[in-house]
Amino acid sequence: MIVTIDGVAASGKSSVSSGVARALGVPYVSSGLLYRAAALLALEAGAALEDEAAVLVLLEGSGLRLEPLAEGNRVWAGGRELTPDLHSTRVDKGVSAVASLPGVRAWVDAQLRALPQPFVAEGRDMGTNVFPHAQAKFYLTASPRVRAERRARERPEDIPAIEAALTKRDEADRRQISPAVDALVIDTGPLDLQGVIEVILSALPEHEAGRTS
Ligand SMILES: Nc1ncnc2c1ncn2[C@@H]1O[C@H](COP(=O)(O)OP(=O)(O)OP(=O)(O)O)[C@@H](O)[C@H]1O
Ligand SMILES: Nc1ccn([C@H]2C[C@H](O)[C@@H](COP(=O)(O)O)O2)c(=O)n1
Repeated sequence: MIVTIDGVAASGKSSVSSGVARALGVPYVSSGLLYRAAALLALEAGAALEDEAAVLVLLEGSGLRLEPLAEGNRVWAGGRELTPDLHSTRVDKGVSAVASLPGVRAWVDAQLRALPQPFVAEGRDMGTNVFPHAQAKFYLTASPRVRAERRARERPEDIPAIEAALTKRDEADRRQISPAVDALVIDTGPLDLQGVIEVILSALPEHEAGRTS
């Protein structure tokens, strides 16, 4: 069983996926963390973010691994945990460039498809490209202002600066961002986190919602 939850930046994908995954008793898989890890490795190595060959060498040589858990995903490069460094402003700024490289996308997709099912997968193209045969698909949206207000609770920048950065990243990610035709689109603006989780759980096919493994 695979449930996909795609959406724009900071729309609540990981928080909602974690809640849905815990309710179903399965892990969730954050594809964005692998793109973030690729960007971090490139930044740390001083590689150009557009240099596909250099980024792929770093990915192949780093022992990069996603640990998908229902409570939160962790990313490892060999024995070093990258997770705490993946949501910095510099990674936010660089990640779209790395994620636009076809070879990097193919590398990430292969990692995701090799993971043991069942799980909830979140990102941009989980329902369209990576898991087109998923049993249930969702797509989260909210206005840039709402997303910036939420993000401002966890970042030092002010709301207008966060909103501008989110809008820029939406624009850069647009090629990857579009709802699957069979996804339920949810505007999370008027809903709290638990409200979004409940909309998704109530929309799952009866036999999926009742599954715990
Ligand atoms: N419906 C909601 N109501 C209120 N706050 C929310 C809601 N959904 C998410 N949040 C909060 O918004 C922030 C961003 O959520 P989250 O990190 O889950 O988004 P994301 O889509 O995974 O982000 P990113 O694209 O940057 O990885 C978090 O602080 C989260 O708690
Ligand atoms: N399936 C995916 C997941 C993520 N990306 C890119 C686009 C984002 O800017 C970046 C970070 O993702 P986030 O943590 O915001 O979910 O990675 C993508 O292209 N495809």
